[in-house]
Amino acid sequence: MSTILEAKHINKYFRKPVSFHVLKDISFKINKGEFTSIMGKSGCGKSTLLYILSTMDTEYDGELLLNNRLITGQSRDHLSYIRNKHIGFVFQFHYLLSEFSVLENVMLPAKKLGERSYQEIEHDAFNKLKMLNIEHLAKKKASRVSGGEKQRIAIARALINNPSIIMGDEPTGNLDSYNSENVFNIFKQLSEEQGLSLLIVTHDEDFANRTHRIITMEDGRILR
Ligand SMILES: Nc1ncnc2c1ncn2[C@@H]1O[C@H](COP(=O)(O)OP(=O)(O)OP(=O)(O)O)[C@@H](O)[C@H]1O
Repeated sequence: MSTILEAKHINKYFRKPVSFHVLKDISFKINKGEFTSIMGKSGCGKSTLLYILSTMDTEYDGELLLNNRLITGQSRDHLSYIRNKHIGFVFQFHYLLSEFSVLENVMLPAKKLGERSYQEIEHDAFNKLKMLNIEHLAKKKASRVSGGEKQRIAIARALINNPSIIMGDEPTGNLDSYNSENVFNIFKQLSEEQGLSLLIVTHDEDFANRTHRIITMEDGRILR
C-alpha cells in the first residue's frame, strides 16, 4: 500500500514564555485511502501536530514526507505550492468569503494554483458541489447558506485541486449531529470510493471510532 504522508521523529519545542517540549518523537505513516482520526485531551498537542503536518509550521525537528518526497527544509514558496496542490483543509470554522458566491469560493484554491483555465476550474467546482449534493447553491452568496451547507462547501473547496490528503481540525466541532453525520459520510465515501487519505483531529469519540484508525495522543506523544 502506498504511503501518502510520513512523519519521522517529529519534536517541537515552544521556547516562550518557558521552554516546553510540546511534541515528543512523533512517527507514523498515513497510507493511500486511509481515514485516520487523531484524538487526545485538550492541550496534548493535536493542533500543533496538524500545523506541522500541513506544512504551515516549519519550526520543528524531524522529517516530513509527502508522497515519498521530503518536504522538511523546503522554501516557504515551495511549501505554499505543495500545500495548495496536495493538501486540502477543513477547519472547525469554514473560512468562506461571505461576499463571494458558493461556486467562486470553491474555485479560489484552483485559481491560486493557476494550472487550469477558468472554464475548467468552474466546471470542476460545479462537479465537486454536485458530488456533495449542493450544486443548487452554486450561485448563492456564501453568507446566505446554512452552517452544515457551509461545511460541505468548505469540503468542496478542499477537494478542488484533487489533493492527496484532506486534513481537518475538528471539522464537525460546530455542527449538530445530523450535519456531523453528513460530513462523516462524505469523508468515508472519499476514502473508500476515491482512495483519498484523511487525517482528522476530533473530540467526537463516535466519529473517531468509525474511522479506520485512531491515533491517540497524550502529553505530546502518540500512545497507540
Ligand atoms: N504558541 C505557543 N506558545 C507556547 N505554548 C503553546 C503555543 N501554542 C500552544 N501551546 C501549548 O501547547 C500545548 C498543545 O497545544 P495544542 O493547541 O496543540 O493542543 P490541542 O491538543 O490541539 O488542544 P485542543 O484540543 O484544546 O485544541 C498546550 O499546552 C498549549 O497551551
